[in-house]
Order: sequence, then C-alpha cells, then structure tokens
Amino acid sequence: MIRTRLSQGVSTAIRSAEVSRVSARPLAGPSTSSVVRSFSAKATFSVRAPRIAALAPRVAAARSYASEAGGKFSRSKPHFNIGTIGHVDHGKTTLTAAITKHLSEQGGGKFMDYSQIDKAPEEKARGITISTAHVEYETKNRHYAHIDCPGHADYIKNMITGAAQLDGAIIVVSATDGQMPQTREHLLLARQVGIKKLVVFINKVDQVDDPEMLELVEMEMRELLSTYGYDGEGTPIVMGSALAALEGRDDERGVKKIEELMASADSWLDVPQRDLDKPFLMYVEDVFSISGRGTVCTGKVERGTILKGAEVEIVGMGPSIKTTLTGIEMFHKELDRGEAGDNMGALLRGIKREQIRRGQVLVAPGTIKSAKKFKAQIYILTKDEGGRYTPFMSNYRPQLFIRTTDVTVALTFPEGTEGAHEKLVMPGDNVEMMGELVHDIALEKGSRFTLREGGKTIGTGLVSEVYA
Ligand SMILES: Nc1nc2c(ncn2[C@@H]2O[C@H](COP(=O)(O)OP(=O)(O)OP(=O)(O)O)[C@@H](O)[C@H]2O)c(=O)[nH]1
Ligand SMILES: [Mg+2]
Repeated sequence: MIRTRLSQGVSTAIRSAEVSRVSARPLAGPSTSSVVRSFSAKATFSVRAPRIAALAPRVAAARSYASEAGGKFSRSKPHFNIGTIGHVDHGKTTLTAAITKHLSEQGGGKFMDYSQIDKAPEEKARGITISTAHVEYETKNRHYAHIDCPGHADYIKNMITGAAQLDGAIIVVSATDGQMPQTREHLLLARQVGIKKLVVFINKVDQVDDPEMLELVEMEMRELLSTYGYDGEGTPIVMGSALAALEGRDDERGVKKIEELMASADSWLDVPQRDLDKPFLMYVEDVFSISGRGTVCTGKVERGTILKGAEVEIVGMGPSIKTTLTGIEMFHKELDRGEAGDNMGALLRGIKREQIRRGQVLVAPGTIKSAKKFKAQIYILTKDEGGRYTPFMSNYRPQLFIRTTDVTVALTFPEGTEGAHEKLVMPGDNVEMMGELVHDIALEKGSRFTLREGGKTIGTGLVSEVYA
C-alpha cells in the first residue's frame, strides 16, 4: 500500500525484492515504474504524505534472500515469514539463535549468535524507528525469514505497521513463569493482525524439575490459545531449553526440541496466499480522457493479476460501478496482463472521466466493499518518533491516509470501554478504536493506514473489522 508513494528508485527496488520473495513468480519482468508518465506529464508520483509503514526492514530482508538465492538457496522452497513473540525474558532471542545454530549445522543457513540478533541495527522507517535483525534459515521444506525484536514496544509497532508481516509465529513462554501479561498481549495482537496459526515453545524446562508444573503450563497455554480464537487443542506445543540447544548440551532438551519445533512449524503453519494469487486490486492514482479511446485510470497494482477483457469494479466514494477492462498499457505498450507490482494504465469501457477518481480502487468484482465504519488496532507514535506530545481523547479527528487518498476520521473507544469519556490515549500506546470516516472508501480487514494531524504522522493502524 505504501509502495505507490515511494520514489521510483525505491519502488523498483521493492518490486524486484518482491519478485524474489514469491517463489512461484517468474523472474523480473520489465521494470514498470515509469509507465504512468507515458500517459501524462503530471507528477503522479509526488509524495503527498510520508507513509510510515516500515518498508526498509522487509526490503532488506527480501534483498538478502535474493542475493543468497542465487547461490545456495533453492527458489523452489516456499517462503515463510515467522517471528518469535512472547513475554520479556522468556527466551525469544536465545531460541532464535538456537534455531539458526541447529539449521546451519544441517546446511540451512548461517548461524547467528545471540548478540548479532539482539543488537540489530535500528532502521529508520519513515518516522518509526524499528530494530529487528534479519535472520533467515531453511528447513528441508521451507525458507524462513525470522523476526525477533529486542523490546516489547517494537513487537507492537512492527505488527501494526506491517514491518513484521508475520505469516505465523512461535510464541515463547518460560516454564518457570508460565504465561505473563505480554504472552497474552502478543497473542491478542497476533490474532488482530491476522496471524492464523502459531506454534508454542515452552522454554527453560531445564529450570523446572516438577513434571506437573510443565503440564500445568501447557494446559494453561492451550486454554489461552482457545480464548484468543486459536486452535488450543491442535496447536503443537514443544517443551525444551533454547539455552541448552544454543550451548550444545543436553540434547534431549536442547537440539532435539529445536528439531521438533521446526518440524511442527513446517507442518502446522500454512504458507498463506501470496499477492499474485489474491484477487486483483489496483489503486486509482490518476484519471485521464484519451480522445477516441475513452477513460484511462493509472495506478499501482497492489495484488493479483488481471487480463485484458476482464470484468472489474470501481469501489469507494459512493456506489460501486462495474465495467470491463478493455486495455492495459505500460511504457506506451499494450499488454494482455497486469500483475501485482505493476504501475499500469487501465482503459475502461463506457466510463466517463467524472465517474472515477483518485482514492478509489479498481478490483475484481465483489472482492472489497466501500465502508465508513471500522474497528482498528492503532499504534500512536511517541514524540521521539515524530508523533504527538500530548494524549488525546475519544472523538479525536485526525486525517486518515490510506492508499492514494485521505479522509477525516472520528476515533472513539469500542462500546463497553470503561470510563470512555475520560480515557486518554498516550503517545506510545497501542489501542483498539472505532473509526468513522466522513465519506466511504474501499476498506477491508487487514487494510493498513496512517493517521496524520497538522502535517505530521501521529499514528498507524490496521483495520480489524469493517461494518456495512
Ligand atoms: N536456564 C535457561 N535460561 C534460558 C533459557 N533460554 C533463555 N534463557 C535465559 O533467559 C534470559 C532471557 O533470554 P532472552 O533470549 O534474552 O529472552 P527474550 O525473550 O529475547 O527477552 P527480551 O528480548 O528482552 O524480551 C537470558 O539470560 C537467557 O540466557 C533456557 O532454556 N534455560
Ligand atoms: Mg530478545
């Protein structure tokens, strides 16, 4: 979604990075970022608002994958984005290091020791500083990119901004403590950002002698998973010691358990549908009348593929309109097919110039709806991140930026929130809020947006529910 707003150079880099991420995709078609200009001298790429969504880490991760992919990595393995989540000090980083150690011994990547992972460089990703190491490894069946954040706040930010677009996660819980507040918080957040399945690692079993204690931790984890809408019964739970594995001792509780954990990740966590397989969606950035041909809209294809002649729907800012895509152009050339990552021009049958505008989307019919009301998980930037200095209250009205448009939104607390009238949202908070837009736009579960006020970005959010 943020890709559209980037400069040409960056967008090309991202495109090629994404090519390398999608294993099914044929390598690098023509670079497409200059296409729009072929229709108009207007500066369609001008950046109206900085986007926060933290691309840098993802791109870097994808790039390093690409560079090694030419060597030992096999592109035929499906790619999976995984992460370690869980309460502070429960052993996320130790486990991450242990996994790389074990798999590197199998030829599946490079060993990264604890300090390389934990002292990750900070990346300034459009206002939000995020610190994650780019860890990668592979099992027999998959290539994994792994995200482990050094601090609790980074997990929250990364999950909401999409810097960490996790397909699945390992939730680490220490056998000595059992579940703790951040175990629950990360689990809830995982659910809200759309992570469908998790595996559990009960860590530090070397410090617990009582087998009943371990059973209890497992039972409570299964209950907790169910409470948050996960499959409490089916979720694999592995008990072991990440430190033992890392230090190469006590194989029964160490390396054998790492092996078991990765085998359960391979089999239990499903590789999600990738962008190219998803239903077509293109942002409308600009609209032109081309005499003798009709109306053309230009913009970035966020996902899916489209063939010339297909039925499409214009959604957002009023009633949807169905039409036929009669032509696709890039670089002054006609094409039969557009796909995720392309900047294309779409010629639309029977559509007048006034019937389509920037901020709408062009989609496969019936795949997204226009709405005003939604629920979202929102992260409010701290002042150090360029955000507000002061808290705000219910009915706060910033500008919501999404894809190629922005619209005023009123933010309130969900029904039943205690003391909603006096409740304050502080910079640095992660909150669930209801939003109501002043006019409808195409929205869906999983849509990301930024909030701005007085020329600065103050927050970032992820839609968790859309109301008709
Ligand atoms: N005894 C024992 N200690 C462990 C084990 N795994 C990790 N530790 C220790 O627990 C402490 C915290 O481990 P980390 O891996 O830093 O935990 P973390 O979850 O990454 O912590 P944060 O990133 O600060 O949230 C360290 O001192 C580890 O050495 C284990 O299996 N057994
Ligand atoms: Mg850590």
